[in-house]
Amino acid sequence: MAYIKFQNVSVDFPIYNAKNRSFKNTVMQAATGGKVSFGAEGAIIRSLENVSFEISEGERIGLVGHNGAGKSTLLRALSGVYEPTAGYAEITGEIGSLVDIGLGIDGEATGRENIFIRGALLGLKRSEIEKKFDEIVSFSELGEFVDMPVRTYSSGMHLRLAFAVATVIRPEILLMDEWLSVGDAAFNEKAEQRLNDLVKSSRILVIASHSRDLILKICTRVFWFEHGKLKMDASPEEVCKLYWGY
Ligand SMILES: Nc1ncnc2c1ncn2[C@@H]1O[C@H](COP(=O)(O)OP(=O)(O)OP(=O)(O)O)[C@@H](O)[C@H]1O
Repeated sequence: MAYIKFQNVSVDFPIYNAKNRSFKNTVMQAATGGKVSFGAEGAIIRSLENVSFEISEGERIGLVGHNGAGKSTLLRALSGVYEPTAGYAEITGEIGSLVDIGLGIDGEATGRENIFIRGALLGLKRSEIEKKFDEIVSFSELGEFVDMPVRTYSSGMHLRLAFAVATVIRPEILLMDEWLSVGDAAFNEKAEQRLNDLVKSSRILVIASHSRDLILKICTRVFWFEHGKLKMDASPEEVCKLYWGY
């Protein structure tokens, strides 16, 4: 049974070499971003502040909010990349993240080597990667390039490889930062199908997006973040009406 509970979760980033705040930054911060406070040691950016919610099996959660509102921080806190500085987080179910899918791809290594490296980072056993290897290569359409260093790939090929590896997982809880769009029209159609399957097979989806259409199409509930706080937790229709104004 997949389940997530956050109780008064805050995430802070101490910035040791920031000593003062310029007027321009103060104004910028009022428009976007988390809260910045200054002490003797430097600055502390509070990216999430006192965030509480529960997510149950079957829910598709959309995260909306301006740049710097805390959406990515929440996704990273869910995936375990960031630990809460305060509060309590309970996550039941296997997590799979499509956030930062290009991270960990080594330009000097070949496509083949990268499939094993990335697969391991996703938590797959070597035998599991071996089983999926041919499918990943054929899906990413790398052909003979699979044995060339990734630095020789075009940016599209690079993305196709990252996408093909990242989407072999079938997690119970799926985390996404926007709907991935990864190549030319033909590849995108294939990728779209694969993402739809992945979303369908997940028990909980959490997706950050700036697209009203996407939120209305796939989400059952939406969290609106502002300056690191959960400002609204309601149906997609209710949040869209207030956030986008229609
Ligand atoms: N590693 C970090 N170190 C310091 N500050 C950070 C770090 N990650 C995020 N922040 C700060 O936390 C706040 C929230 O950032 P976050 O990336 O979560 O926003 P977001 O809602 O995902 O924005 P966007 O729509 O631009 O992706 C911002 O003020 C950002 O500057």
